[in-house]
Amino acid sequence: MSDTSRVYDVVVIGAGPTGENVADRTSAAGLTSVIVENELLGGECSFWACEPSKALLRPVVARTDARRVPGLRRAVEGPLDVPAVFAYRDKMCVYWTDDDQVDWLNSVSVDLVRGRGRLDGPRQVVVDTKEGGTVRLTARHAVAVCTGTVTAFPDLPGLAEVRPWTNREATSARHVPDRLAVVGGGVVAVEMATAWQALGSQVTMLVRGDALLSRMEPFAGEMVAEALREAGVDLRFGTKVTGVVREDGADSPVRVSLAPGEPLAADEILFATGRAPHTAELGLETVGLTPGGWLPVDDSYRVTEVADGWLYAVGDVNHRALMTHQGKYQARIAGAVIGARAKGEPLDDGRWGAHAATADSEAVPQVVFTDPDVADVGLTTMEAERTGRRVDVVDYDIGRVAGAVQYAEGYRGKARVLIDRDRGTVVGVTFVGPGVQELLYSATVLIASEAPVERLWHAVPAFPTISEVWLRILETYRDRDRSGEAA
Ligand SMILES: Cc1cc2nc3c(=O)[nH]c(=O)nc-3n(C[C@H](O)[C@H](O)[C@H](O)COP(=O)(O)OP(=O)(O)OC[C@H]3O[C@@H](n4cnc5c(N)ncnc54)[C@H](O)[C@@H]3O)c2cc1C
Ligand SMILES: NC(=O)c1ccc[n+]([C@@H]2O[C@H](COP(=O)([O-])OP(=O)(O)OC[C@H]3O[C@@H](n4cnc5c(N)ncnc54)[C@H](O)[C@@H]3O)[C@@H](O)[C@H]2O)c1
Repeated sequence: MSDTSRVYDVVVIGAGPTGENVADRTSAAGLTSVIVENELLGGECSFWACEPSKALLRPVVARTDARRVPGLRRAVEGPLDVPAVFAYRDKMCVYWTDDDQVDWLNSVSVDLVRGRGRLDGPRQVVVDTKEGGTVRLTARHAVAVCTGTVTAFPDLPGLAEVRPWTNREATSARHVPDRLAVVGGGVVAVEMATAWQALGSQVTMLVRGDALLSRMEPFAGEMVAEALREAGVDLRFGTKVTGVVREDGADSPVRVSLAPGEPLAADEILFATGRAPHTAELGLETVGLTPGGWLPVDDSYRVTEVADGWLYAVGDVNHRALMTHQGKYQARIAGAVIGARAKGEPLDDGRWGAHAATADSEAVPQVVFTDPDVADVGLTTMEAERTGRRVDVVDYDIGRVAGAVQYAEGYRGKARVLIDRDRGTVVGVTFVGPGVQELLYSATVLIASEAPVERLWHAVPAFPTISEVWLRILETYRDRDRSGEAA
């Protein structure tokens, strides 16, 4: 293919959930948009992260739930049908094809160039295409970098030779290793440990700190740890991996050296040790930035260190909130901002305005799809303390709610709500327990709407649902001086 040059209003690099939405929103704003994708439209989320991981977890959690329902327990006694679980996972990943996404892109009038994009000076993107040619794209208004992340590995000699699992293998594998070591104690680690232990692996979690899910309320990690142990996971805290090797050739087990601790033998080892920005070969040096770094942005998603305001970084790559729904939220705002700026329209960029990334700092919801679920949004008690926010902390044992008693025998769960003492609004919520994930949106709406807590007395939860926990929280808050339950 010969070199070609094209000019668009907006060039988007990376067609994960974020890039797709930036392209859609800028196109909806009447701008011409092109998107560059090196692998599959849909990105990490659709093929090696959210979708396959949740497809692997759904049968696991449904079975655990069913085992807590009298009359159903015996019906789900046996092991999972692993080939059927994998088949369901494959279907949820559309067999790693993106034809539907291409159709959608066409329907929203966005052009596609397949290949690896890189910046080549201000407003210029060069794509090394799959066919071996190059295409030069010039942006009249904006370039949006939406290239996401890759696994961040610790610095261990010989790591590549053991062929460690990343999120990609953990979500797309077609065999169940007898012994799986999982390094890390964050969201990927707990979700994948839950899935693979239930699929038949003996999972050992190697956690360098003393807690799981350490950015969340401590009781979340404690309850997930208890459940993982009950499921048979060997959970080791305060353990550092100091070496990995397949001593007897490529197909032999991995010997994992630990400090402290005896070496561990495993058939596969998953590194769930966080993410690194996918920016190493992006030509950042051609616009004065450091290759391989995160891209810090202002609240309209413009890269702060680049002059003239033409470069945007949206989604995981700006390191604000590494989740699909937040990437899409950011994309909606960035798309509207780029559209408004292109037309010379004023920005509505006050707090909670259409062009201001307010939720990034106030209301980021997250569900961890383990058993029990963890669902949180807004501040934790640690963050409130760190930022000096004066809050009342209201805790409630969800197992005492009538809906939870109906939901499962021996239901274990906990809710924590943080109420701003000065403004009387909810600023942080954490729920842990089976089936709490669908409660999270109510909490998110409360924080984003800044509704006064007193108004909640008129938002009546249906009986007998788990959402009655809101009523119990209100009662506990009202009676806090009498009962001493709220601090
Ligand atoms: C195991 C796992 C499970 C997860 N589960 C959830 C979940 O349940 N819910 C949730 O909200 N989040 C989840 N996440 C996080 C979620 O996957 C990310 O937040 C999301 O994928 C970020 O979207 P993005 O579009 O910013 O980046 P990505 O999805 O990473 O997409 C980036 C795209 O850019 C392309 N690209 C990169 N560089 C170039 C280049 N130079 N040229 C052309 N194309 C390029 C890539 O090929 C890719 O398609 C999970 C993550 C992992 C690892
Ligand atoms: N359900 C969801 O919303 C969901 C699911 C999976 C992932 N994600 C997102 O994807 C991102 C990546 O998840 P993650 O779990 O990889 O990252 P993370 O940052 O949540 O957790 C990383 C873990 O690895 C540990 N770690 C880091 N370096 C280490 C080292 N050198 N040795 C040993 N341990 C080390 C950390 O202490 C931490 O426990 C997160 O931001 C997460 O929110 C979201």
